[in-house]
Amino acid sequence: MFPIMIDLTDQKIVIAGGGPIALHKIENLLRFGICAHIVSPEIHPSIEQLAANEKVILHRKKVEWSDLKDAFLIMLVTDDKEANERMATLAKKHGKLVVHAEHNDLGNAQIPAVLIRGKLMISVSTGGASPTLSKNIRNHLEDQFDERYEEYLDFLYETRQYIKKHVDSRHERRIWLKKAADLHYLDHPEERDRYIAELTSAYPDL
Ligand SMILES: C[C@@]1(CC(=O)O)c2cc3[nH]c(cc4nc(cc5[nH]c(cc(n2)[C@H]1CCC(=O)O)[C@@](C)(CC(=O)O)[C@@H]5CCC(=O)O)C(CC(=O)O)=C4CCC(=O)O)c(CCC(=O)O)c3CC(=O)O
Ligand SMILES: NC(=O)C1=CN([C@@H]2O[C@H](COP(=O)(O)OP(=O)(O)OC[C@H]3O[C@@H](n4cnc5c(N)ncnc54)[C@H](O)[C@@H]3O)[C@@H](O)[C@H]2O)C=CC1
Repeated sequence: MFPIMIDLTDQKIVIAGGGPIALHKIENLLRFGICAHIVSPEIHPSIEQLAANEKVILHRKKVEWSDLKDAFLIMLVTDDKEANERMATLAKKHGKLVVHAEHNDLGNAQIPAVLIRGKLMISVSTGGASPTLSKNIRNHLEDQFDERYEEYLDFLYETRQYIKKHVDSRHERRIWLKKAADLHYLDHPEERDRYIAELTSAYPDL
């Protein structure tokens, strides 16, 4: 398994199945502002509610290849083993990303447990060995990587943009970028201000 971050903006995401597990996957996608297509004859009441609020698009039918052929990412969460397996085989053959919720080796992608602090994202995966352990490790990391990281990451992002724009020497850029990553800036916003003052005086924004 290769870890990668993917921008799903404007990509078609299809979930086959409309039960509690589909609901969980939908809620996770919604955290990232992603509206998925749901293909399923029966639909969980909470998914109906989300559809009424235009958070998902419903297709009340059994899944067929035509529902998936233009999707970028497919999640197979029906309780129909045969359909899950057939769609997974076709989807992989066509080079799609496929999460098979029951037998992960029939798919080629898995969803990790995630901790989000602004621009910081920590993903935990056990490669299907124990999703509960992934969740527990993520919960354990919540205290260490607390809300302080949100502002700190904004500082890192903004200074990085400034440095890339104004510091031409690669060597100098590295010095500034590495310095900003020093964790003492996490707890000392006044030190961040000093860093910005030094940076902008060494490299004024003309
Ligand atoms: C392979 C994978 C494919 C995929 O991506 O779906 C998969 C597969 C399966 N999950 C099952 C069960 C459970 N899954 C959870 C929870 C989560 N499952 C997630 C991911 C993954 N689950 C992928 C591997 C990720 C990894 O290994 O790290 C998380 C991390 C992310 C997310 O889905 O959002 C999310 C927590 C997120 C959070 O809390 O933030 C819980 C716990 C709970 O719900 O409290 C249970 C019950 C207890 C247990 O089994 O541990 C079963 C058994 C079904 C059965 O009973 O037969 C299968 C099938 C199999 O065994 O392969
Ligand atoms: N990855 C994960 O985190 C987990 C995965 N699972 C697996 O996820 C699957 C679904 O679990 P639940 O939502 O609890 O099941 P469920 O039985 O409550 O719901 C199944 C849904 O699939 C739909 N469906 C059935 N045949 C279909 C078809 N041919 N085409 C489209 N939709 C179809 C049904 O209408 C229903 O909405 C199970 O196979 C289970 O083993 C279970 C727990 C966790």
